[in-house]
Amino acid sequence: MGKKEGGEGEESPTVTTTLPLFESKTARFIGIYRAFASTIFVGLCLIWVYRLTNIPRAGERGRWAWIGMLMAEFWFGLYWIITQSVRWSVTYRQPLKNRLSQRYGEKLPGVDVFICTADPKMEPPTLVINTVLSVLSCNFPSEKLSVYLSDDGGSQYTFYALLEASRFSKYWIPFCKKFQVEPTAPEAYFALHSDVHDIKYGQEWLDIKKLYEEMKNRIDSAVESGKIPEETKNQHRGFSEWNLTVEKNDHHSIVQIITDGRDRNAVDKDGCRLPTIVYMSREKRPQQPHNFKAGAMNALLRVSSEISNGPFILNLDCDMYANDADSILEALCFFLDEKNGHETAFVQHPQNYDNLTKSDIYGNACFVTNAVELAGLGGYGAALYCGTGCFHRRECLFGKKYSKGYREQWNIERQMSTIDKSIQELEESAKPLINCNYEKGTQWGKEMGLIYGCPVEDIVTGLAIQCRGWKSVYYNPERPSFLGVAPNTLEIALVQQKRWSEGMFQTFSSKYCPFIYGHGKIHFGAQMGYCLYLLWAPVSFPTLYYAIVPPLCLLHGIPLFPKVSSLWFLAFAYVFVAKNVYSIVECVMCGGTLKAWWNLQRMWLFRRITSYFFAFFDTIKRQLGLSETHFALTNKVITVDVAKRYEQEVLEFGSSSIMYTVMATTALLNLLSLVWGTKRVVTDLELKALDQLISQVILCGILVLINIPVYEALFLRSDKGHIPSSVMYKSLFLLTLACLMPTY
Ligand SMILES: O=c1ccn([C@@H]2O[C@H](COP(=O)(O)OP(=O)(O)O[C@H]3O[C@H](CO)[C@@H](O)[C@H](O)[C@H]3O)[C@@H](O)[C@H]2O)c(=O)[nH]1
Ligand SMILES: [Mn+2]
Repeated sequence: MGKKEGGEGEESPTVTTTLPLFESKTARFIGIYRAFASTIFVGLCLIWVYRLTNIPRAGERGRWAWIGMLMAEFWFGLYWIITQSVRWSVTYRQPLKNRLSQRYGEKLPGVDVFICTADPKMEPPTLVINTVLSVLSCNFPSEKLSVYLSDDGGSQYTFYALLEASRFSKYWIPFCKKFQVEPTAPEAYFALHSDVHDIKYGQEWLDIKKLYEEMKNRIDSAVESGKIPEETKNQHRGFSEWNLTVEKNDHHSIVQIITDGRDRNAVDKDGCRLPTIVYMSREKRPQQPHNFKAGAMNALLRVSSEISNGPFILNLDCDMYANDADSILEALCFFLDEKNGHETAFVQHPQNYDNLTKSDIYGNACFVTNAVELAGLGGYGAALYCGTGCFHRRECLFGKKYSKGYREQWNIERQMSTIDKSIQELEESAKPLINCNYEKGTQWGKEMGLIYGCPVEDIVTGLAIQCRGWKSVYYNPERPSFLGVAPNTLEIALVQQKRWSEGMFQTFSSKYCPFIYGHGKIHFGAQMGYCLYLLWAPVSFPTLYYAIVPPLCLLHGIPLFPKVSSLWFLAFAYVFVAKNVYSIVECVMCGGTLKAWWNLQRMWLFRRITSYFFAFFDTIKRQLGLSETHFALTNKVITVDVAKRYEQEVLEFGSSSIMYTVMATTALLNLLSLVWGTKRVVTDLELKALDQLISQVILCGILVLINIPVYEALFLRSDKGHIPSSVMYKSLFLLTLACLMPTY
């Protein structure tokens, strides 16, 4: 169960008070990297010069295609420059948790954990309670820990599951602590340690496994049958909330304190105190916007202030369990460090997943993003807030500005006003805080709490906090602290990417644009770093252009690149080869494989020509007031059939999404051009075509290679995940149109 070493030696307690609680290291080789990047930059400039000086004259064929290439390459180049800043400041942080325990011992501050769920079908209650149980059993004093579940589904099955989980926690927490179990999420733990013979504490293991399976069965059958056992219903008054009609989008506020941490009688099977567990579902009315996760988080902020008011907050999505029992202690090191801790607003962990396939078919692993890019932003003290796996200082979420000399007196005791209230009184005083009209006329969603109106509420909110003077820390431990569920079909993956890129481009084109909003407030490198993500949507254009126009021109015999025999060709070749070789090396050094890199390139192509492209237009539409912000929830359950193909790394299409039409059309166009272009090059006796067109043939060839799974899904596969024939006909039609189009 590999406990990590704290990494520090023995120290006497008198010395420790001045020693830092975390270390920072900058990455090696930054100097070499800069030199290398400069050569690419020179190559880029040469490409631009070539494009500008060789534009075909008016009336010549291919003039407009050429100008398009110029713009595409200009865009690519600019975007490449933007991706540089993060690579110049990569910084790794290492908390020293043993020092923390020595120094703070019993005096640790309270931590409130916020878990959000939104739909009992897409996010099954057993998944949700696994996340709850994983944090309940972290290495942290129970009386200081409170877990809040916000249920935007307003589902009594989720409530029931939480109730069951609270009962099971009386056994699970002592089991985890006694045997130092990791991960502390039961499902993941039993999946990882599935053979009783490997376990030293066999009997205890069998007993707890049985308890878990029984609980899971009770929950699953309640969900399936739509009936919660009468007996349970009568035991807990909380179920009466569902006596009135509760629809997902139409119900009153519900707050139920399931376990009250103040209660000295609330103990586990060994007599140890239990953490507080609260279920809440904010009021929803059909006509009232509820602001998705941001709204849920703000409701959680207010309810928790009323109940436990922990000075630090951990925010998790319902599918992301704690994989390291020490994660809370580690995060606190960054906040409680005497020298720098007071300026830290939040500590973000990368999003890691436990359902990735070997070669990461949908490009979810984000090796380079996690190890380089986010660490680079962290180096500027501007780590992104990525929604889940993030620890916050409560005050910062409430909109507090940083001021020099600020030192927080975190209230070690609960708020005095709430300490004597009974459970019922607390619940009643919390409920009005999450009514629909509570936020009317207040700063919530603007200056307070998470910011509304953007599908990536996390990124904007993080930026706003940094612009109020705070710093943020990015922490990427070797053993992931949290593990979530990654999209496991192509459609789910592309829909998620669409929401993200849309939200991010919306941020870029709003008053929160980092270059304007962050000007003078955050490092220029950090502003650029933000734009690496915020500009995803517009990068779709040069990519689509590159995937469509060179093959079309090849079909018509129009050259778009310098002749191989010309010196200019070297600039193109160098930039292309150097960039890709570097990208491979970077990916492999960050833990990926060659195949994973290749799969990621395919996903980048798919994302850019579909998700980002559509996101761009939807952002414009929204800007013009023609549509409203929406949030397409990521589905976390798939059928057995689909799961099997995911395991085998077969791309799952299986619907007639318009995105597939775009993908299939470009794939077919490149195939056609490749065949045509090759024929031309081979049959040309003077080798003129070879000299002039080979670059385009190679480009088509690469695109065809990357698209092989698309051709398979179009023509060869018969399983349910193939591309439906309707998509094929549409694509063939579009392809014919494209080929008939005159070229200029
Ligand atoms: O109306 C809503 C919609 C969503 N959620 C919750 O928000 C979380 C994220 O939703 P999910 O569908 O899993 O989206 P992802 O794309 O996986 O989430 C990432 O991206 C989101 C922004 O787009 C962030 O909010 C998330 O924290 C981040 O993990 C989940 O726990 C949901 O239950 C709500 O509570 N209420
Ligand atoms: Mn998610």
